[in-house]
Amino acid sequence: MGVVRTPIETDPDLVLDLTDVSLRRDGRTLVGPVTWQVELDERWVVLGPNGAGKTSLLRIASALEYPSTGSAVILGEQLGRTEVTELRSRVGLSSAAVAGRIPGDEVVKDLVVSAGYAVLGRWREAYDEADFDRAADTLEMIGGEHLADRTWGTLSEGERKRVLIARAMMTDPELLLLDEPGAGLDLGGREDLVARLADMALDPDAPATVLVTHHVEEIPPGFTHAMLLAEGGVTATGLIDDVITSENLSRAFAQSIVVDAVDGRYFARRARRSGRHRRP
Ligand SMILES: Nc1ncnc2c1ncn2[C@@H]1O[C@H](COP(=O)(O)OP(=O)(O)OP(=O)(O)O)[C@@H](O)[C@H]1O
Repeated sequence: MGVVRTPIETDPDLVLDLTDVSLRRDGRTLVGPVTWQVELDERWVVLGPNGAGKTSLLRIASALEYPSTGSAVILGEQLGRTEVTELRSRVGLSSAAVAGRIPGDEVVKDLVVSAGYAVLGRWREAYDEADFDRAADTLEMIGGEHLADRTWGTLSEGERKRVLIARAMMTDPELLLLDEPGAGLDLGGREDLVARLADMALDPDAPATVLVTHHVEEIPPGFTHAMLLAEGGVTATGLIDDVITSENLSRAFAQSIVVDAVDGRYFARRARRSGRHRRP
């Protein structure tokens, strides 16, 4: 006898609806409890120190992990009561874990096109021309059109980051999750990425986006909301200007941080201790 599933009532504007979710391993809480709602037109940044639980939270949001406690509704589907393979194909994810599984000899355009079938390193017999057109478009959107015929193993860190984002966008996802897309980029690469993500943030057709980063300098203008995590818990969440403040960052990073906001960007540094350089 089949399982009778009662459809859950969800707000159609909510792409993520997490209530008291946590992820536990070996008796340890990696993240949570977190209550978090992301709407269709929102662009979120999740920021926090190493080990704060950012990636763990994204693993739940991308339906790669079931929460140990609480309820996770992703794109209207409740984790634990839905077919996750289909759900995962509706979420675009770019992360170091995805990058680590890509064979060095994989050709970029094949890598991007195969995202439509949620496989890595596996070649379907025939992709449509439309699939390759879409792959070319997503590469172009992120400034990687010239990389289409290169192999993964020959790409620089910045080029890889672009290809991963194009791959995540290939399926026209309803939710885009970018886990540290700026890690390892030089200043020019970071600024280029920030500019492209800013364009995407302002595009009303772009999916709801969550960007995980360690650095406020990587927050693209146009991002609307932010969540700060520390030691697995949420220390601040809400509209970006209310969250990315000296006070909140000082609390999350457990040291005195000063944040400046300039032209829609944020810049952070440690506060100078008064009197530190005075002669005795
Ligand atoms: N599979 C696992 N088993 C046990 N502990 C884990 C596992 N995955 C992550 N952790 C631990 O959970 C905590 C949160 O890890 P997570 O990767 O989510 O943090 P993060 O904020 O993304 O960190 P970083 O900024 O360093 O990438 C860390 O202390 C980490 O060591």
